[in-house]
Amino acid sequence: MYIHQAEQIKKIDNQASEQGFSLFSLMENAGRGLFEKISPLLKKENQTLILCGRGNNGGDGVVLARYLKQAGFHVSLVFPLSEPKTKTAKQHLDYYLQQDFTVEKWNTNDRYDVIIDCLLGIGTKLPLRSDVKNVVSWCNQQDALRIAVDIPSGVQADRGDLVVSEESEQPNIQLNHAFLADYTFSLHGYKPSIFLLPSGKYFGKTDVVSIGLKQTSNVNLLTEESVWKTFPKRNDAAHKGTFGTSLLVAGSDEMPGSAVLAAIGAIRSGTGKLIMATSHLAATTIASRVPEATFMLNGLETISEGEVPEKIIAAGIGPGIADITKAQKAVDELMKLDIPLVIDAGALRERKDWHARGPVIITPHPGEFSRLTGRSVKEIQANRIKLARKFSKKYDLAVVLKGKYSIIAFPNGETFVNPTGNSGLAKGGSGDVLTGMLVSMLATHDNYQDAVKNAVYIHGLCADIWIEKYSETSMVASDFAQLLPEVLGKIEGNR
Ligand SMILES: NC(=O)C1=CN([C@@H]2O[C@H](COP(=O)(O)OP(=O)(O)OC[C@H]3O[C@@H](n4cnc5c(N)ncnc54)[C@H](OP(=O)(O)O)[C@@H]3O)[C@@H](O)[C@H]2O)[C@H](O)CC1
Ligand SMILES: [K+]
Repeated sequence: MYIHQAEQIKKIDNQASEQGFSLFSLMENAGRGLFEKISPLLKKENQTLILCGRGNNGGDGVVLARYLKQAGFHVSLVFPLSEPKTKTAKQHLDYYLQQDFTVEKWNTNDRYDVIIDCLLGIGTKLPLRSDVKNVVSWCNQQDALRIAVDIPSGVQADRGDLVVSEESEQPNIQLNHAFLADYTFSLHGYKPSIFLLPSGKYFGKTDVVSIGLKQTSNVNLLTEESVWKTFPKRNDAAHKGTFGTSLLVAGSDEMPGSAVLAAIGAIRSGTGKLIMATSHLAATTIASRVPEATFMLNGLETISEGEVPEKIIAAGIGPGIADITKAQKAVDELMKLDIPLVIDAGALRERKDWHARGPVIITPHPGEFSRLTGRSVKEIQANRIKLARKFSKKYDLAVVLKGKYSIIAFPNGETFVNPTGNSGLAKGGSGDVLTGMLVSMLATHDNYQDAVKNAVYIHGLCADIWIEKYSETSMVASDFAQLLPEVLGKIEGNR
């Protein structure tokens, strides 16, 4: 599933127009596609209000109104901000009027069952003017089903922040900030703000309306199908060497549990062998929970001094590590190897030089990414896709920016948004499991990008499977020991 930035959409539209596919036809396709998605949500006796702005988002509303009226729905088409100003929207309004359909006057005392927001789309530039604010605020106070076209009015296409003023300090839903949709139907593809905060809270259920344009974007939503297709097959002749040895530098006397969780993530995700470089105390704890692991005792010290186990094909460092200085030295040593390296938690610090022989994957949560980039968490949350891409490109490494809709940005510009996961993952230890899974999948996949995508998707899917039976509140990171076999069974079974 493609995700498009506003600028990309404009380019695609221009290109289509140069190739003979007029904006008039695109708007016709948009209105027709919207009719097909929206009409099943309406009852014939419903009173539906379509509120149109002056741009092409408003034009989409005019076409939709025509189709709904032709199909016998009770629709009031209203221009609360005055009539359209773009050429294409005007053309469609002319055609609509020629079919003997009418435009209604804006009357805030009228009551509607359904309100369709075609006020502003990707042409929005904040701050919102007060005339739009008033209309949006009225909509949000009506007892009606609210449907937004392309994006809810008040939300920008590419950024997550809604109000450019001190008011925006309040991240919760504000009735006059943006149209609070029950459904949003995006044209051509999703826009980044669906996956950003606080904008994402205003979209409701989402779907895409295809308008006949060629799909190209290097920002995509991960799908389960792509995981089935790329998850490695295990042949019957496999032995423990076939799937490679993974190294996890994790755990300390202070934090043995993180290493246990990382080890569980790794051992349940396919690696042939697992070496845990850890402290004596942590090793005892790990051995009782993951007897399959072998150990490099005093692991962090030994690796930081340049002694690294042989024949490892993927490594990860960070969970449960307390000594930041030694962690950096160990990272320096691991970067000399020509293998993929995951850097997480205690090992994830600002560095001047991120250059490594093999691919580097960093897994910050927003707080850690704030430390790495010097930007506030709020700014990061509002621009997760853009900032992850920027960091990835600048330092030539893969960024897994964790949180709702984790972002995976690769240095070649390919970027993925992960749709799986829920608040069950917002617990200490779930990141440690992910690091273990990543290392293990890097050891078993031929393509490192597939390994990263699959680990992130499957990690979230475990939490989604958990809430089919249990509560998000009750999930803990140790549950992955049971969830991974179930979820991987599902993935392998679907191939
Ligand atoms: N390929 C596609 O996906 C297609 C999508 N279509 C639809 O077109 C819109 C984009 O249309 P555009 O005309 O570029 O822009 P908008 O309709 O979103 O908005 C322009 C109007 O919005 C006013 N505006 C902008 N910011 C504010 C604000 N902060 N407060 C109030 N008003 C604002 C602006 O007014 P000005 O007076 O400032 O100019 C414009 O009137 C896209 O989203 C889809 O819905 C096409 O139909 C087909 C191709
Ligand atoms: K809209």
